Amino acid sequence: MSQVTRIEHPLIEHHLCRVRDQATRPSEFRAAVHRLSMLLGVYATQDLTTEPVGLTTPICETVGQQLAVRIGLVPILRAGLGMVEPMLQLLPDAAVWHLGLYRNEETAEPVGYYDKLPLQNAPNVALVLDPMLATGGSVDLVIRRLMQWGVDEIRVLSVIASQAGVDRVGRDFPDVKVYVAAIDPTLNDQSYIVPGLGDAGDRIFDTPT
Ligand SMILES: O=P(O)(O)OC[C@H]1O[C@H](OP(=O)(O)OP(=O)(O)O)[C@H](O)[C@@H]1O
Ligand SMILES: O=c1cc[nH]c(=O)[nH]1
Ligand SMILES: [Mg+2]
Repeated sequence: MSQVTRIEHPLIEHHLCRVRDQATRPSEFRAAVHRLSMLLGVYATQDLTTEPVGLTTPICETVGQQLAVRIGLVPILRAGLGMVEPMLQLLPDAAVWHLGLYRNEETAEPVGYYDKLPLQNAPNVALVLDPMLATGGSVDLVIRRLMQWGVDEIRVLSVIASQAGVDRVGRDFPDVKVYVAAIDPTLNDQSYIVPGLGDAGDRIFDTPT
């Protein structure tokens, strides 16, 4: 069964306007991606496992709940880097494991160029970060790599996904939870999301091509 959640929230709708608008400058674009990532992050972590921990406040002893899982953030280079800092604000003790992929411009197939995952040490929960989920090819490759590594649970956070992309991930990885701010209807001839926001990596890093 597909586990795709489109988060509905007025702040998400508001900040989506900023990232979609072609007039938005890179600094504003980065800030909007930051805010959207935090909003997605809150939802994508709402059922993480916690355990009781004893505490002493200035008044008395009490018991709180702390995270009981090792979390790894997995940004897909480059664009996923724009989501790391906001997620670290929510999860300051998370490890960050980078994976580098780019899409071949002719085929739209992902090409791997950076992978330094160790043989062991896989986190319990991996949060895959990439603002765009278009054909789903890049996320597909990353999910397979994380499964091979031995990650127990994989969640994907994207700002904008295409319908075809979320359908693909839901079909091929029914155990993977996907959290998105928007699901757009189509892809164009170059496999860009429509209406989308253009090339997220180029807009974050101000590298128009
Ligand atoms: O779902 P898919 O069809 O695989 O497309 C999505 C991928 O394409 C973009 O990366 P891009 O290749 O532009 O690399 P970049 O982050 O370096 O710009 C985006 O950030 C995703 O990683
Ligand atoms: O629409 C798209 C598709 C892939 N990558 C992007 O950055 N945008
Ligand atoms: Mg790009």
